[in-house]
Amino acid sequence: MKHNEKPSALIMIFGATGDLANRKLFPSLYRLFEKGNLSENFAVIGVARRELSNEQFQENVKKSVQSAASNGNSNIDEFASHFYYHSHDVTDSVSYGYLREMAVRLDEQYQTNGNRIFYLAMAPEFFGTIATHLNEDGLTDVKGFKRLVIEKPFGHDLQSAKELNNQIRTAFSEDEIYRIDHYLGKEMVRNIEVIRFANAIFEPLWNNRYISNIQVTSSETLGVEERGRYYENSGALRDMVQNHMLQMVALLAMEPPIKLNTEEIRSEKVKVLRAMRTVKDDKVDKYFVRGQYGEGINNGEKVPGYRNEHMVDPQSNTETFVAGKLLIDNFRWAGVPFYIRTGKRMKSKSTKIVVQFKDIPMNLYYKTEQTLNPNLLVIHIQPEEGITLHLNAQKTGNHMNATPVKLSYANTGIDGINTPEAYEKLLYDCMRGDATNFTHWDEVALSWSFVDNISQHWQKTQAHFPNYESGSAGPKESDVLLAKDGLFWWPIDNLDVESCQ
Ligand SMILES: NC(=O)C1=CN([C@@H]2O[C@H](COP(=O)(O)OP(=O)(O)OC[C@H]3O[C@@H](n4cnc5c(N)ncnc54)[C@H](OP(=O)(O)O)[C@@H]3O)[C@@H](O)[C@H]2O)C=CC1
Ligand SMILES: O=C1O[C@H](COP(=O)(O)O)[C@@H](O)[C@H](O)[C@H]1O
Repeated sequence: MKHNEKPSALIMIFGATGDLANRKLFPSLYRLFEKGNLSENFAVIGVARRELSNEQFQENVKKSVQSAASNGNSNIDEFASHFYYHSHDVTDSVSYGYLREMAVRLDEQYQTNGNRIFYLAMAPEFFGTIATHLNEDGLTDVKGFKRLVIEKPFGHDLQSAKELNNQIRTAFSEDEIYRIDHYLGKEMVRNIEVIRFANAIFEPLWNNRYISNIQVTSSETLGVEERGRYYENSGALRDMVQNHMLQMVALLAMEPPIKLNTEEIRSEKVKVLRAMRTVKDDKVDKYFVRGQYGEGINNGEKVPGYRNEHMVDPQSNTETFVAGKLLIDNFRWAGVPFYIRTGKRMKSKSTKIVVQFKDIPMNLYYKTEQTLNPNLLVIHIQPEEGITLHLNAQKTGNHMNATPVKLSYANTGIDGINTPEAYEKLLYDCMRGDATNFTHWDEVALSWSFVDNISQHWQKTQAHFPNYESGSAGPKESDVLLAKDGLFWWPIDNLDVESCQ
C-alpha cells in the first residue's frame, strides 16, 4: 500500500491531561512537527474531565515538549496553537454532541480532509464506552479516514479481550484499529526483521540445525511505582509477556514474509503464535517460573519489597518477575527453546536478545585444553542499541589458541544523538496508515490464549513470595529452568555493544 507521507488529520486524545499524553504523545507529535513530518493541516483536541481553557491546555503542551525541542524552542508556540481542549467525562452521553461540533469546526478550519484519529490514552475500562459513543454520536461519520489507536492492556484475559474487541468493532473495522505495543516502535525491535532478512549469513543458520537456544530478557530497575492498583490485577505475565515478550519471539521466529507489507508480516507472526506449544496446567511449573521482589538495594538506596508498595496487598500473590521456556512446534524450530525473562526491580535496565548457535562438531583446539565459546548474536534493544556477534579468533602470536572476539555495531540514530522515540514512530505510522507495527486481533487473541493457561494455574496455587531481592537477577529458580537443559542465562550486562575487540 502506498502511504501518504504527510496526511492531514484531526487527532482526538482521550486522557489528554494524563501521564502518557504528557510524557510521550505530545513530545512525539512535536518531534514529528519539528522534522516536517506533520502536515500543517493538523489539529489536536485533548479530552479529559478537569476544567481547562484552550490556553491553559496549550501551556501544558508547551511544558511537556520543552525537553524535546532542539532549536531554541522557536516553533513551540506555533505547534501548541494547533491544540484545543474539551472538558468531558467520557461516560456522559450528552457531551459527545459538543465534541462532534468542535471536531466539525476544526475539520473545516484546518482542512483536514475529514481524516480523524481517535487516541484512547485512558484506563482500559473506558475503551469500549468511548468507541460505542464515537459511533452512536456521529463522530466516526467522516469524509476521510478514521482510525482508533488503543493503548494496552487490551483486555485482562482472552474472554475480556474478545468482549472489548466486539465492542470496538461495532464502530471500527479491523484495519482501522491500531493496537499499540510500544516495543514494536523500538528501533532495534524493528531491526530484527532487517537483521534476519537482509543478511545472507543468518538466514541459512536460522533454524534448529544451527541454533541451540534463544534468550529474550527485558529487565527493569524500577519497581511498580504509582501503578500498584493496575499492577495488582496484572502482574508481569499480563503486563509484559502477553504483549512485548511474545511479539519479540514472533519476530525472531517467523518465516520470511513473501512481501514486507502489513498483511504478510502479521500473517507470519500469527503462524508462530499458533505453533507455540500450549503450556497445560500440569506443565506450568516445569516451563514457567514466577517471582516477586522483596526489599533490597537499588542504585545504592534501600527500596521496599513489592508487598509494601503503595496500593499493593500486603499478602499479594502478584508476580513481578516471569521466566519461561517456549517451544515452537514447527519445522524450523522443533527442539529449540526460546527462553524469556522479564522482571521489575532487577539489577539493570536492559532489553537484549541472545541467539546462541550450536557448538561446532569438533573442537580442534582441545590440545591446549581450550573450551570454545559458542557463537552468539546479541541484539541490544535498550538502553544501548546495536548488534554484537561473538566469534572465536586466533590469539595474536599463538596459532594454537583461540580467543573470543566481538564484532559490534552501535546504532546511534540518524542524527547521531539518539534514535526516535517509539511513540513518535508509531504515531507517524498510524497517520500514514501503516499498521504493520501494531498488533492484529488474531495476535492478541492467540497471545491471551497462551498466557491464560499460565495465569489460571498461578491463580489456583499460592506462591512463596517474596523470592528475589530488589537489585538482583531474579529468583534462583529462573537459573534452574535453564540449568535443567544444560544452559545458563547469558549475562545481559557484559554483552556490551560499544567494545569492538
Ligand atoms: N503512562 C505510561 O507510561 C503508559 C500508559 N499506558 C496506558 O495508557 C493509558 C493511560 O495511562 P496514563 O496516562 O498513565 O493514565 P493517567 O491516570 O495518568 O491518565 C488518565 C487520563 O484519563 C482522564 N480521565 C480519567 N477518567 C476520565 C473520564 N471519566 N472521562 C474523561 N477523562 C478521564 C484523566 O484526566 P481527568 O482526571 O482530568 O479526567 C487523565 O487525563 C492506560 O491504558 C495505560 O495502561 C501504556 C503504556 C505506558
Ligand atoms: O508496557 C510496559 O512497559 C514498561 C517497560 O517499557 P520499556 O520501554 O521501559 O522497556 C513497563 O515498565 C510497564 O510496566 C509496562 O506496562
